[in-house]
Amino acid sequence: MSDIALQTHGLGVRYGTFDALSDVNLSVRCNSVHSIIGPNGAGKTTMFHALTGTVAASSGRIELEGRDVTRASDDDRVRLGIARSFQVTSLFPELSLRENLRLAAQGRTPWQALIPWRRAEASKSVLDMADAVIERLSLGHVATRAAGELSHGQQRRLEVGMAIAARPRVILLDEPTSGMGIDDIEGMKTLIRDLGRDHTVLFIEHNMGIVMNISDTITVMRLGRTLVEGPPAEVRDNPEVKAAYLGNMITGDIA
Ligand SMILES: Nc1ncnc2c1ncn2[C@@H]1O[C@H](COP(=O)(O)OP(=O)(O)OP(=O)(O)O)[C@@H](O)[C@H]1O
Repeated sequence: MSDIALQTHGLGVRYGTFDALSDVNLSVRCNSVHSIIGPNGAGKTTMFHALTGTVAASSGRIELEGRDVTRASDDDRVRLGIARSFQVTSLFPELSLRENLRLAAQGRTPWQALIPWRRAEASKSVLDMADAVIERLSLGHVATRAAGELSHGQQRRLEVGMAIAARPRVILLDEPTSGMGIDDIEGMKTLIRDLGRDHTVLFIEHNMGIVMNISDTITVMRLGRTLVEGPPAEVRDNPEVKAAYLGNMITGDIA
């Protein structure tokens, strides 16, 4: 069996007459941490939109574990296992952290998602899943606290947890450390790196320290195209990548 979780072949997205993505070939290995970087306007967000079905591909193909999902709806892609992290704004602020995770875990089966308020009858597997994610997030000490009362950093971790709880095949994280203080960044970095041991994570990130430190593979985009895809050391030393950043140093320690 192939070890590729998510792949695009010649993927293109057009906005009117503008090619936001052209001929993108992306290959995300199972159980790896894969980052997408590139200057502003490179097409990173458009790539996420295309992978999740928020925008339609104008050309090319998207495959999830070898299955063509190019024309699948965004809902179907979630069902098939492409999870994009929830935003803080989509957490249920009055419910506890644990209840939020329980709802996310239930969402996996449509009939369960239709009756999310069956608190007393929540199945053991759903509760077990919520507890396993809480442990993973190292948020056991605030598990019963309302999501709206958590710190910003804790809420951002919960967003990632909501994605994990649905047992996805691939987790997409859009700038998971944006707006975070230095302590929270460290925690998020550890969380993503550890997730890569048994999950497939694709994330967009501007913080080069994190990208270089925890990525197994980096895809560099520029002007809607893939410039380079490879391990951190190879990417950092690539002259085209340096040029794409117009002299801005690509720094960061490589693990
Ligand atoms: N809905 C849209 N209609 C027209 N052009 C768009 C639309 N959305 C994005 N674009 C353009 O597509 C290009 C790629 O944008 P995108 O947001 O994917 O880049 P990005 O790499 O995520 O940038 P950033 O790092 O600034 O978030 C940009 O030139 C942008 O102006």
